[in-house]
Amino acid sequence: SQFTELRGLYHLRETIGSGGFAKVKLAYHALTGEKVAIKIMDKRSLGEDLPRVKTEIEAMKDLCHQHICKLYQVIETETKFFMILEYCPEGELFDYIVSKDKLSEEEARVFFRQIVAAVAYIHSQGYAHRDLKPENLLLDEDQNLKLIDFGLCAKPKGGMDSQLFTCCGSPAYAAPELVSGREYLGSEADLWSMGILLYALLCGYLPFDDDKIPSLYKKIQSGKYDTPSWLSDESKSLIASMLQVDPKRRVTIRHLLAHPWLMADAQCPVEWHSKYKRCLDEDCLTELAVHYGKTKKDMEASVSEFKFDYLTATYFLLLEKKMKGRPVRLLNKI
Ligand SMILES: COc1cccc(Nc2ncc(-c3ccc(C(=O)NCC(=O)Nc4ccccc4)cc3)c(OCC3CCNCC3)n2)c1
Repeated sequence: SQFTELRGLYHLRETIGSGGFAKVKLAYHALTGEKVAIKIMDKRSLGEDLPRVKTEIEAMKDLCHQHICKLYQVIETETKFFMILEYCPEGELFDYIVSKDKLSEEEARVFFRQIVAAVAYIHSQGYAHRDLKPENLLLDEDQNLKLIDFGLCAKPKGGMDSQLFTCCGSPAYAAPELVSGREYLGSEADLWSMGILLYALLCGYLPFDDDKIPSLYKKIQSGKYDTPSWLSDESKSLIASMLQVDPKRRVTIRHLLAHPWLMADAQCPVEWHSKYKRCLDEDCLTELAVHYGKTKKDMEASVSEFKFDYLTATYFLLLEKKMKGRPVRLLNKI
């Protein structure tokens, strides 16, 4: 393959996406045979956005959650960054909604609870996403959502509550204070985008839409949108609490966690904490120790450094195999 840094470690396959200055390819992790997504960024074309990539990579190392695409390994060369990431086999939520026209309240509720959990988690870690939209929500093989930040809009720690100016993300999901160029808090802007998302899940189209940006901005700033008659009153009031033009009147993520609409179908409040344990998995450590001919103790010491090198990737992918009920086995060296 054209990248010597990946030879023997990953087998590259087709390109599954390309954004501004990132290209994403499907690949196989050689030792486990598991699929991964490799995001390749060219340092030259990143220009002044280079620091943001480093910030995003550091953010990803902190973010370990069942509804956030996992970072497995980072490879940095003179001219490139390679981010080895969790592959989501069912693609974008966007395509799923389009294929079903719109979702039932029950199905929308399952997805929206996962989105609330992911956003509550990143906010609790001091980050704001700022580009929440169906293209950045991917589906794994069990139809669970995984949040990604394809456009590199996640802000660094503390960036959430400092007054953020740089606006980014697609306008249709952007909050009024963001499109007005005013100071805004990332956490409040995320809540607005979640209102747009829930509306899109339930209705199959956007509350504010216009093919001319200036008139789209006017509609967003007006906060006036139609709700179809067949939407339940609970859904309408939940959406209205998020699509508040004044960010200080907007519902907070804490209130969402136990909102009646989210708790319907006799569900419990949204469980947003990470399900990943701090301690290392014994079966994975054993398989690694056997493969590398090291004692379990030495293996545990190496893995727990989490250097986001090939060993970190191999550990996480073995853990994935275990969580999916597949054998915790490494393929022999080819
Ligand atoms: C089967 O057909 C299909 C069809 C389509 C996709 C797939 N699968 C599939 N799996 C995995 C990916 C991926 C994962 C993570 C990142 C990333 O950038 N992480 C960084 C990150 O998440 N930061 C972050 C997250 C939260 C907070 C802060 C920072 C980038 C890409 C993918 O990409 C393809 C693109 C294509 C354009 N739209 C977006 C997805 N695609 C499969």
